[in-house]
Amino acid sequence: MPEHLVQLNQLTVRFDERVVVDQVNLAVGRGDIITIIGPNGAGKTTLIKTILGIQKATSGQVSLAPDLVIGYVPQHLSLEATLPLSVKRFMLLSGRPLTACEAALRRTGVGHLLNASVHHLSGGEKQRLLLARALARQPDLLVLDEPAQGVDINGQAALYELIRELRDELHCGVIMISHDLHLVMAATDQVICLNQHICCSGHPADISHDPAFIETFGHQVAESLAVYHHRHNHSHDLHGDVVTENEPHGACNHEHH
Ligand SMILES: Nc1ncnc2c1ncn2[C@@H]1O[C@H](COP(=O)(O)OP(=O)(O)OP(=O)(O)O)[C@@H](O)[C@H]1O
Repeated sequence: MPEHLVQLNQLTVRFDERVVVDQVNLAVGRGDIITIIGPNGAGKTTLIKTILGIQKATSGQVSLAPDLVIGYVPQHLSLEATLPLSVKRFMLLSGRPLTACEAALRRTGVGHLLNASVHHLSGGEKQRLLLARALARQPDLLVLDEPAQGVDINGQAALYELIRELRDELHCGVIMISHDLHLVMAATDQVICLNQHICCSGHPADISHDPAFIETFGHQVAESLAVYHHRHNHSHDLHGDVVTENEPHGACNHEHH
């Protein structure tokens, strides 16, 4: 039996009579990067709140490994705008020693901002600060709620790459919510498509062909993702034209990235 950091068993959350998370089973182990995608209101944030222990399950179980340390990166840094707060002070509020805070800031690329005001940081810098705060805890599990919000497209790719590197360095598990489908497809091991219940799940290369995925996100999204992850069984000449005649056009046997 692999050791799981988190296991959800038939997890259900209801608000009044409305089912928001419906009988979800999920296991996250060390080294896993699992991304939850789904339309607005699908229950993604509610699901990760149950893992964090801030939302109670109506039925089913959330099992956490003993002494599990979770590093949480929320969607936004919400702070009282009138309260002066430096990056250093913000990090020290985590209760971790200054050396650990400084090392975490350096690792996420914002070590030079130690004495800056958190109110003056750019969107990307704020996300890296939140990641540093989570990292300073030396987590077994990183939980990220749309970590690349407010970050430009190059910054998003760099942030997802950083998350992968941190997974390797800490040998932690990662569970995140994302709407950046193209980047998610490149940066994750397993995608869970949630729409109250799990519609489909699997490796990013396969999920875009799943009828349940197409039903949830529509053909346009599925086709645009399939471009990145379809198989190739022919070659192209310098003009991009197909040169192998004995294979049907459009079917491929190598990976596109
Ligand atoms: N505490 C609450 N009380 C009542 N309803 C809630 C509560 N929290 C969330 N909801 C509702 O549950 C549904 C799922 O919300 P949730 O935030 O989990 O969705 P989401 O998939 O994260 O959406 P988004 O992509 O828009 O962030 C929404 O309809 C929301 O209004």
